[in-house]
Amino acid sequence: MSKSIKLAILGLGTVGTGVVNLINDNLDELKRRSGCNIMISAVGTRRQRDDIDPAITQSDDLMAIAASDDVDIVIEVIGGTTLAKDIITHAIRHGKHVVTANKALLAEHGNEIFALAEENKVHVAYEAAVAGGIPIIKVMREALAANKVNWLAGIINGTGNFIMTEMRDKGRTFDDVLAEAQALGYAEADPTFDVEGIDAAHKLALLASIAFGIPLQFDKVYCEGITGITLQDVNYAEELGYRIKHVGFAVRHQDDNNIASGIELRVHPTLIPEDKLLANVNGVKNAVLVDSHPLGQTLYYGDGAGAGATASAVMADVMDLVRVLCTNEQGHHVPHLAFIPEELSDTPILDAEQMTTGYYLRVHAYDSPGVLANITRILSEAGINIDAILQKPAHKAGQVPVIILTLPVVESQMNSAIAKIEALDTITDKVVRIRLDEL
Ligand SMILES: NC(=O)c1ccc[n+]([C@@H]2O[C@H](COP(=O)([O-])OP(=O)(O)OC[C@H]3O[C@@H](n4cnc5c(N)ncnc54)[C@H](O)[C@@H]3O)[C@@H](O)[C@H]2O)c1
Ligand SMILES: N[C@@H](CCO)C(=O)O
Ligand code: NA
Repeated sequence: MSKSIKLAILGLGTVGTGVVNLINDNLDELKRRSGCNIMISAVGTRRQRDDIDPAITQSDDLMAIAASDDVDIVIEVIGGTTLAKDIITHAIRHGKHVVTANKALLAEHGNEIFALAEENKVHVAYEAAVAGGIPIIKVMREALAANKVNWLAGIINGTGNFIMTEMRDKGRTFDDVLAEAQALGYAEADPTFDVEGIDAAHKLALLASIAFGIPLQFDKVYCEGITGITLQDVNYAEELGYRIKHVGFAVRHQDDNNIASGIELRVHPTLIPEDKLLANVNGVKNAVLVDSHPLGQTLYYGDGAGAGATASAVMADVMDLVRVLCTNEQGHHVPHLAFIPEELSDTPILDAEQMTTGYYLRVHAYDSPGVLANITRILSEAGINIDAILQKPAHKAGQVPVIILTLPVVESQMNSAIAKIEALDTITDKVVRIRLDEL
């Protein structure tokens, strides 16, 4: 292990605690993938926490941590646009790389913060700030780097989408679902940001900046939230074959010479045909649909808020930085895998017989009394749970197809049950099996 990279986590709320937990849970993965030793050297917290490793410094002096010699990367997850701004600029001036989930701060002051980072030759990374755990900033910066983005459309506020979904599917009230979103750690400190579209507008400004290569212009985003949407509108829209979703649109207009002539930036509720993928993004899920040239349309989908998803995005940025810091040290690029530890080098790939899936079975039997009972008895003796069963009318002389869906079962168990079913006198053909995954 070449080098130790020291992290400071400022703010131990939903996201900060999620990051601490992720590091505890996945430390081996982090080391193996980066080839570096990653450790938390300090946390910024208002009150001492006894669930934090005593080797980690705990302090309420966030400015001091941000400038500490014992810190390489500062993770800002306190939120807000005042103290967070002071801390981040202080950290940058002290040569620290910064990872932040703070879209409000970047949307409002990002131009200045990125310029300061440039001047001080440090990175400010913000994957967690847009669409939670979906790696959409990486996609824009890396995977789509060679494309010209024509437009993008995204469901980019988890709280709002969760509220709309629960209201529609379960008839719950707005206030009741919002309270649950807050309890689940999805909502902003001031949830007006979520329900009035401001949070989505922050994210759209960031997305448009990276997609089109333009400065951040949050103040120019047209912004409408979900508070005016009634269940009545949702139901009328559904009758007409539409779903109402809160969507952010960034659209590049171009003139005849393919020069950008203007950009639309807007977030608002919108009707989407029910068979479109975006119409089926529900709950706390986010999705961003990107139309780019020459790739065409691609869709990115996943959890848009919550501790685990956001911590994943924060640590993705940390891992990028760790790789850069370690690569500089070693003078070579990190290969496909930094190294393969001995205990993983001979991890067995499981035999198909040990794999677990659900099954669709089609069994052809003579239409005689007790045939179904025999089949279900064999499955039950093998410990296989039936999820659904369908007996179709006889399709050729005296033969009936029986369709059975099972819950997940180990393949070897299913193999022996099928052998027993096929050995029954009443079974006319081999059993057809197709695996079933709820995904
Ligand atoms: N929760 C999510 O799903 C999510 C997703 C993406 C981005 N974000 C962003 O991440 C940031 C944090 O969000 P959160 O949901 O974790 O908020 P949170 O309110 O749960 O956590 C913030 C924490 O910072 C602490 N804090 C604030 N000021 C402090 C100070 N001066 N000294 C010490 N501690 C201080 C608070 O006590 C709190 O524990 C925000 O910018 C938010 O927009 C949140
Ligand atoms: N409050 C935000 C958190 C993720 O940015 C949301 O609900 O989408
Ligand atoms: Na993200």
